[in-house]
Amino acid sequence: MQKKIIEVENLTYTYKDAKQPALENISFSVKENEWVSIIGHNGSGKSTLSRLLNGLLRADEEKNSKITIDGLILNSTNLWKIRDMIGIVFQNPENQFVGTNVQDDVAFGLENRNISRTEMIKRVNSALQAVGMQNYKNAEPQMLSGGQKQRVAIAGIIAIRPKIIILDESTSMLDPEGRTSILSLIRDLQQKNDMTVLSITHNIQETLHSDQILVLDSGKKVAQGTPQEIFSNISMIEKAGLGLPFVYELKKELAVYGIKIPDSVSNEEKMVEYLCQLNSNM
Ligand SMILES: Nc1ncnc2c1ncn2[C@@H]1O[C@H](COP(=O)(O)OP(=O)(O)OP(=O)(O)O)[C@@H](O)[C@H]1O
Repeated sequence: MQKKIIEVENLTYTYKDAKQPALENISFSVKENEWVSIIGHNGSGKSTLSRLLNGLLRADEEKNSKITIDGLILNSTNLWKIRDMIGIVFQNPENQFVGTNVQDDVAFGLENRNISRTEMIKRVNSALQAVGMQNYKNAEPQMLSGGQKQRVAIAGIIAIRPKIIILDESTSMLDPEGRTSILSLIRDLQQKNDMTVLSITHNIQETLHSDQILVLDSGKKVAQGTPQEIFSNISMIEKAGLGLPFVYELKKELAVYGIKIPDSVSNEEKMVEYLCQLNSNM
């Protein structure tokens, strides 16, 4: 059985002077090596959750909130051990640069980690290669486009090889081709390195490849399940102010005409296969 790498119990967080908690009584767990997407409308609490998970924010004390990462309870004693296990890529790459050139920037996270110089160079080069930025090693970060900066930020995280990677809207700056290539790269790393991925995204289509989806609505968890379980619950999705992936939208429209597509048709490839089969049986 896969072990649980993230366990969140009764998580509640209220910003200073706020009337309402940004997150209220959230509980969920994530198994090692899973890809979990977190979706919810603007202000539903997604980024607050990612900041709580690596201790950038501290949960409300009186609510018995508890976060356990790889068996360690998140508290002041374990904070740095836990931070070492989690790499976060934020939405805005501008806030993530520390080096004066691209390779120094990618190497930054490896410093103070007891990694030899040779290993460091190897990791920086392979991370830059992985994100397609190997030709920009000596470039100044501020000379890069938004999408290129985001690739460098991702390379910095990949080089550390964290157990958990949190993508906080981190592909939203990229063009569709760049987004697909970065996501497939991270998926590849997830599968090869036993990495666990938490992906906060507004791109509903992208979540179809997740193992699990967590839906937040106004600071509360309203659902957690496989993409099929989540997107078959149309009223929950609509209530949470979210859209459906193309294939589920199509199923919903066809249902209006009495055409029922089986639950097993859960992505576009399966829809094409199903329609071809239907056509050949006619
Ligand atoms: N620094 C802050 N101080 C006070 N309130 C905040 C702060 N940051 C966020 N909030 C509030 O907390 C709630 C959750 O915000 P959060 O940024 O976690 O939402 P989100 O789901 O990530 O939104 P988005 O999709 O727009 O990025 C919102 O009501 C927001 O206004």
